[in-house]
This record gives sequence, structure tokens and C-alpha cells, in this order.
Amino acid sequence: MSAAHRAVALLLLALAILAPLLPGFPPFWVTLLSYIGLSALVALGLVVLVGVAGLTSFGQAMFVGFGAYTTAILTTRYGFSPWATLPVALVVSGLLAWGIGAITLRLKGHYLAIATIAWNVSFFYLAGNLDFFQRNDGISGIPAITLFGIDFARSMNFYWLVLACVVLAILLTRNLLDSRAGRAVRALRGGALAAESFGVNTFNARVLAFVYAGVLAGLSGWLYAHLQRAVNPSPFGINMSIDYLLMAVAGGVHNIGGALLGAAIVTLLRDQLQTLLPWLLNAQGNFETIVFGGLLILILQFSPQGLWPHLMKLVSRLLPRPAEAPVPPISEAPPLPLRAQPARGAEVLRASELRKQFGGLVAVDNVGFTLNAGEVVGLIGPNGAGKSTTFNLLTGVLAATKGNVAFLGEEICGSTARHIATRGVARTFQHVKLVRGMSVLDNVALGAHLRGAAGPLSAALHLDRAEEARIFALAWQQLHRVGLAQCAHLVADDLSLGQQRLVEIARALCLDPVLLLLDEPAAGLRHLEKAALARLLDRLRQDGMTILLVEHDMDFVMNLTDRLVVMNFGAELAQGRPKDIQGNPAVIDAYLGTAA
Ligand SMILES: Nc1ncnc2c1ncn2[C@@H]1O[C@H](COP(=O)(O)OP(=O)(O)OP(=O)(O)O)[C@@H](O)[C@H]1O
Repeated sequence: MSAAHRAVALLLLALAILAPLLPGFPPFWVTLLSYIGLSALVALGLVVLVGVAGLTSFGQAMFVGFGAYTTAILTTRYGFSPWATLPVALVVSGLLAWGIGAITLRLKGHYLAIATIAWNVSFFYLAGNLDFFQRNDGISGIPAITLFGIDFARSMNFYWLVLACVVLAILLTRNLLDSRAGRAVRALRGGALAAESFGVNTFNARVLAFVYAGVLAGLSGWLYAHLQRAVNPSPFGINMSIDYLLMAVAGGVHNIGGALLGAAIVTLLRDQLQTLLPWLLNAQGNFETIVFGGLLILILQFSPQGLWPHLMKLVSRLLPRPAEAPVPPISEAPPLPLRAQPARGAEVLRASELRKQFGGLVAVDNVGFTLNAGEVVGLIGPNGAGKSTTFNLLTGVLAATKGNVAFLGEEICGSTARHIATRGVARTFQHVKLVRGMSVLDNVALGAHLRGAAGPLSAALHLDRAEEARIFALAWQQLHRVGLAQCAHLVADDLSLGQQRLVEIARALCLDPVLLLLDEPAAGLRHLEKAALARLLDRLRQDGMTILLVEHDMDFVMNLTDRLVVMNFGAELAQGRPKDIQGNPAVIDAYLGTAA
């Protein structure tokens, strides 16, 4: 957390605690603060869902409804105490989010957004038409919350309860995002392809974000039911879902603070506009909705990151410049266990008769080669020869039309990218795939995803710290290895393309691979950086690692590799030692003549 974030967080907390205690603070404003808190809970969920995972939901009001109706039905019909219904409401919201997510989250982009609208509309009409929910009349007579003689029917007491829930939700969200499970969710923004290649189950990560947002909305609904003491379908319709999205977007959907800011602005604005606009226009109606629509368009147009980043910029200017975070000494955290490496010279991978057809285009045609432990093999050839496609076939990103790939004796052709990563194959990408907006260190730590085990619950409760220390010790170690430790705290997108390629190598090394596939690792590096990379790859070879690399820099390739596989028009042109390949007339004619 930056100094500006911390300063504003503390200021807001102090304000939230002290303002209602001021003499003469109107009781109505206390209730308004409670409503801000209820909305902030939902908007916090949207930060995780929309801002972090990149999934759009127009259905959050429905989850608020799940929480509210659960407690309304259980307390009024079956005599449960409100506290007993709290865990039930959270579980019901979470389970329904899980079920809806399992059905819906295979959809992408606007299809997902439309599906969430459909769910929300269905729930709204279901609640309004079924006797079970007491139709549009709703359920009244919901009891007030009490605890050890404290009556939460009093607005001030209820506000303290809401504030406690919001602070708890902020802490849980921070813990979750700052964890192995949270990084997996954040990795979704770097693309499913990259995330799966270092072992993240991207579907589960999407479901986790959806369920987490659903549970926070359910908590908001539980509180709402006991604040209002009555529920009916109207606050759980699509309009309210859009309002929640507006709050998250207006505040800043990428920041926890943005959720709070957005909830405060929209709730206060709605309250003021509901009085002001009918008076100004001399007519009754929900005119504030029109203003909100315009506001949303303006924010999306001129400040798509929301208002929070502007506030942070302002506060940062007022604060003294923070000292640069030092590179930490070598960590004392015990290292993560290493996988057994095959004996030097043992066969690691055998690809045979690989073929990939894209419609009528044969991108890879009957290609076969072996890789042995401790070898650096170059896969070279002119543009469009089929090198990257071959990488994608070996790593499960693409399914082969035909052929076999045996890795350490196991057939992996047809396996998922995740399974292949689990077996010890790590890769980098021709077009760098780092998670934008995430620090270099966090990006590298993502590579160790398969070497940790902590789940979201232990993360939220901060019980994963020992494992996290080991993961970050490893990430630092790999950053030192590629010579980028000084950049650890920078945002990954701020590095040069060459440096980003090195970050991808550090991330791949975190997997503790048996086989490392590097797609154009030297592209964009300066002369000295290339020399350092060659030294690094040579050291890895000496440690027994097997490396297959695609590269167009022939000096780099010829000086580093033990063997070369040359491709042309999807087919294999030649295989052999660099010296022999350099003298091969067919290779000179097809590639080296122009590349040298
Ligand atoms: N997903 C795809 N759909 C259709 N065609 C594809 C796809 N991916 C690659 N191709 C085609 O397959 C052929 C081989 O492409 P590939 O990217 O594997 O070549 P390459 O040897 O890696 O080239 P470069 O050195 O330029 O990266 C090209 O003609 C390319 O247009």
C-alpha cells in the first residue's frame, strides 16, 4: 500500500468514526452513512470482480436480494435469530453465486454481462410473483438485531455494525488480493493463455471472484433487511445493479478505496438529487437516474479509471516523496521444495509427426525432434515457418491435428496447458504476456503458483504468510538471477520490452521447470543484456535444465545452442549442430542467407 493510500485510508476511517460523534450530527445522516456502508460492501465485491478479474456483472443487486430474503424468510417464518441467519445468508449467496457462476462464467465479454442481466431480471420477477417471497408486497416484520443488550434498531448502533463489516471486508479483500489465490485472479487480466501456462485454473479463478463478490453482496443484503426490517423486490432489480456498477466505476474499479469513494459519492448525490431535482423541475419522478446516466458516460469518457487515482495523485503531491524501497537481503524463508530433475543426457521430450492445420493452412507439418536433459536447442527458421505454433503444440496452448509429444515418458499431446505446466514445462511468449498494472515482483511470483497450496480462505484470514514468504523469497531470487532485482517494485508495464522478456523468464523459472521454452528471449535486448542472458542460459544448462528457444538473432543462437532444428513452411528443413547447420546449403538458401 502506497503512502498516499495509507494516509487517505486512515483519514477516511477517522472521519467515519468521528463524524457521527460530533454534537448535532443529524440522525438522518447517520442512516445515510449506513447506506453508504451497505453499498460499499457491494462495490468492494465489484472491485474484485470487475476491476481485478475483468468480469462484468450487472447482477449484484440479485445477490444482495439473496442475503436479504434469506434472513427475512428465516427470521419471520421460522423464528431464527438474526445472528443465526448471518452465516446462512452468506452461504446461500455464496452457493448461488457458485452455481450461477459455474453455468455462466464460461461466457466471455458482453455475453457474460448479458447473462448476468438475465439472471437479475429473472430473480426480480420470481421474487415479485412467487408466494414464497410474498410477491411484490414483500416480507415485513423482520426483527432488529440485538447483541448483549445492544439494540441495533438504534441508527447509531447499526452504523457501528455496518462500519465494522466494511472495515472487515476491506481487510479480507486486501488479504485475498495479496495472496496466491488473489494473484491467480489478478492474472486473468494478463490473459487466460499465460495464466494457464503457469498453472492457474482460470475458470476457478473466475468463479472465486464471482463468489467473493456474491458473498459481500449477500452480507450487504443481510444488513439491509435488518436495517429496513422489511424487504420487497424493488431494491434488488437491475436498476440497483447498474447503480452498484456506477459506484464502482465512478470511484475507481481497480482500487478498494475507489469502491468506498464511489459508494459515498453516488449515495450522497442520489439523496441530494432526489430532493433537488423534483423541486427544480416542479415535477415528481426519478430524475436522478438521468443524471447518473450522464455521469457514467462522462466518467467513462474522461476518467475511465474513476476518481480515486485523481485523489491519490493529489494526496501524493502533499506528502513527502517516499524513499525508494530497498532491495531486500537474501531471505531466510526456507526454500520451496524442488522437483527431481532427469539425469543429464536423458530424453526429456520427444515430438513425433506433429502437424497443425489452420483450415487450409498447414502451419506445422510432420515435425519431430528430441530434447535431452541439459541441452539448449534452438528452433529456427524464417518468419511464418511454424516455430511459435510448434511451441504452442508442445505446451498445450493449441491442440495438434496429428502427432505425439512424450514428456518424461508421458504422452502430453492433447493435455491442457495447466497439466503440462504441472509436469514441469515453463514458457515465455513471443508477444510478452505480463499482468498489466501489477508489480514486477508480483508478476514473477505468479510463476510459483503451482508450488504453493494456500487457498482463498487461508489467504483472507492471513494464515498463508509462511508460504507467501517462501514464494516471494523465490521471486526475489529469480529477479536477481535475471538482473532485474532493482525493478522489483516497478509496475511491469513500465519496463522496456527487453526487460519484460526477462521478467517472463524469471516467472518461468519460478515454476522450477524441467524444460524451459523461450520464444524470442533476446528480441528487444541491448548487446550487453543479450550477453548477460546468454550467460544466464548457459548457467541454467550447467545446472541440468533443458531449454528450447526460438530466436532470430543468429549470433546469439549459434554461440549458445548445442543443437538446432530448422523449420521452413511448417516442415523440418534440417537438424544438427550449429556448425553443421551454418554450412547447410538448404538452410543458407531458405534462412541464413538472409538472416546472417
Ligand atoms: N491461430 C492461428 N490461426 C491461423 N493461422 C495461424 C495461427 N497461428 C499461426 N498461424 C499461421 O501459421 C503460420 C506459422 O505461424 P508461426 O507464428 O508459428 O510462425 P513463426 O515461425 O513463429 O513465425 P515468426 O518467426 O514470425 O514468429 C503462419 O502462416 C501464421 O499466419
